[in-house]
Amino acid sequence: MNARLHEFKDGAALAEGLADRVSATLADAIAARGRATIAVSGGSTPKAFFKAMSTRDIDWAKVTVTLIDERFVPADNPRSNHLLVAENLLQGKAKAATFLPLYRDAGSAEEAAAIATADAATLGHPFDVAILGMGTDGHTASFFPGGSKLAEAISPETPRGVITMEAEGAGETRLTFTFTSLQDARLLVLHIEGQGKKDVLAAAESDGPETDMPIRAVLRRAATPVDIYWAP
Ligand SMILES: O=C1O[C@H](COP(=O)(O)O)[C@@H](O)[C@H](O)[C@H]1O
Repeated sequence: MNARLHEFKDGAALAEGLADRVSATLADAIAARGRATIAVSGGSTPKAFFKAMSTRDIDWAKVTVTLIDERFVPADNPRSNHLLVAENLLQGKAKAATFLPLYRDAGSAEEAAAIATADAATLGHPFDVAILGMGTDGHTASFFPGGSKLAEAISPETPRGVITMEAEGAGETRLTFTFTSLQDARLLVLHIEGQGKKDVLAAAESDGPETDMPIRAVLRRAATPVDIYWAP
């Protein structure tokens, strides 16, 4: 396993520390290539980090923000990750960023995934920054244990892009970037908070099938060492 642990005294300190690191990485990307890309997760964990990022003084007009994964729901649905990002990250200075959604008002989730894949390809690769979360079942992105397309999602042979996923623990049908899209991000972060998730991480770091705890695919096989940001 190729990971580094960054511990903070609380969630507020973590949000600022992670925002410092991500801002510096995006600024470096803009200096090197004239633009920057970042893929962020939804869920309850990243809100304080999003708010901290929105105040950072970088050239947001040159930044494209997208999602690691999304529910197949429109952006006005309270469970939409797009809504979470719009209300917390794409505010203040970060309002100038471009947002690339995964959800599309298409005939099916499969069609939405195909459109999002084509649009994401125009961003180039790898992502400059990818911020993963993790559920207490060991899922990351929408790589859920028992997921309908889990094998495809975590396979190193699957092309970069967005695929659909259905799983018991997922609620709505999901749209998710594949493992190959995320594993070589220039900065690859796993952002988790609370002792419960630290215990889940310890379990994921032990032996066992990736399909039981799909975060293992990232911890074991990502080309970029994973920076784990944790606070109690
Ligand atoms: O379902 C999801 O959950 C994980 C973790 O969410 P949290 O509420 O425990 O922070 C998240 O990373 C993922 O994007 C989301 O789709």
